[in-house]
Amino acid sequence: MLNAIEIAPKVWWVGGLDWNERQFHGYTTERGITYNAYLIMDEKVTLIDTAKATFTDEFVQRISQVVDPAKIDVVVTNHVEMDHSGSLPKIHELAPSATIYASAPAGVNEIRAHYGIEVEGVKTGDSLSIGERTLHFVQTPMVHWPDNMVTWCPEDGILFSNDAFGQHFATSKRFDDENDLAEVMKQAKKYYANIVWPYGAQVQKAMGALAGLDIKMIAPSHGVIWRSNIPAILEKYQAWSTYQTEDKAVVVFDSMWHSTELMAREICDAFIKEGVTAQLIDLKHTHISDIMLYMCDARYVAVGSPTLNSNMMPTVASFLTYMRGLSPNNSQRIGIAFGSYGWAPLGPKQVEQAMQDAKFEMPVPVITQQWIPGEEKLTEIQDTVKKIIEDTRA
Ligand SMILES: Cc1cc2nc3c(=O)[nH]c(=O)nc-3n(C[C@H](O)[C@H](O)[C@H](O)COP(=O)(O)O)c2cc1C
Repeated sequence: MLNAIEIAPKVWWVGGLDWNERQFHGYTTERGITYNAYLIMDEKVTLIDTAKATFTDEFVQRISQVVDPAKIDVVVTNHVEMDHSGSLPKIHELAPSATIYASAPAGVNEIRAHYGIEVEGVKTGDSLSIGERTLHFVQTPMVHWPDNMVTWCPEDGILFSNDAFGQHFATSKRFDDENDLAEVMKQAKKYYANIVWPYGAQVQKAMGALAGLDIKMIAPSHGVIWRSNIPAILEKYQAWSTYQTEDKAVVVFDSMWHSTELMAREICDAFIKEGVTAQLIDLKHTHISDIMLYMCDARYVAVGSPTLNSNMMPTVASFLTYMRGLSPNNSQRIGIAFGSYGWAPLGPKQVEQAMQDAKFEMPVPVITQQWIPGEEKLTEIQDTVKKIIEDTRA
């Protein structure tokens, strides 16, 4: 029988640990995933969220360690995405008289569409007494689906935040201060960059709605629970959701015969020479979800591709498509497009077009080189990047 973990008096973590998951809808999860759910043992036995369907047995075992699942009175579904609601039908079967709550109307509609179950709708400002505690619901639409909401328990000072403030991180320790904080923060940033990034305005709105709460714990649906570093993660969400950038550059490329790579190395070196923190990324070796981690707060983004069959390379196209979905408006970032070609610079030009479509500020036209760049061209590239940095800083 798998253990539940008491995170506060009468509040239990009853989630699932997905130690070996390495891909989550195209996002690499090198530290695995947790599906957090919480059981509150009050007069009304209350479950906050459930788990992914494949973790139903694990999840029910952890609940059963605390209480017979048939005794659950209330289920709160903060978000219907199936990594949090996949076990809902099983809970509905085990506790058929439990009342299920979801945001109205989106959450109610999504549960009906996914599982054919009718549930009660709640809106911002609604609350529910479960005995000694009262749960308050705050809708946070599009952080990151239309149905998202968070549940606030003032008596314990716990914010059940669902995906907000989450990280993909399977660990035996449930709290931030029991883990390597740098790793927790890295995974929180990777999560934000790959899941939440497009919704800065909605995150800002949600943070406004939560301002003033005396939060002692943020219990997300993925990763560790925040209790010692709450101001730090709130500060990060503030910076990320307002698209603040740092004096950092990412230089992303693919290359068949190393010409575009030579250009990329020169661009990266020019940034380093000017004191800009730079990261050179070969798309053959780095997953696009990791690039988002580096790019999320980078002021400069350089992207290079050679021409392959009159196109940019598919790896570069894949990166640009993914990046544009997550970051459709990069007007606060400086973009540089570059690449080599044999007889027509279509690949580098497509990169330039894609970056313009993603609204990068592009201070120079695409940098192209027929076949292999020589010393003169590489010096020219250094000078161009130097000038861009000087102009940006001026
Ligand atoms: C399979 C293949 C297809 C290519 N197709 C084109 C093309 O359609 N147009 C073009 O101008 N160059 C084409 N080239 C030439 C490359 O763009 C050229 O060799 C370039 O310098 C390669 O840059 P890289 O060293 O960064 O890979 C092709 C090269 C290969 C190997």
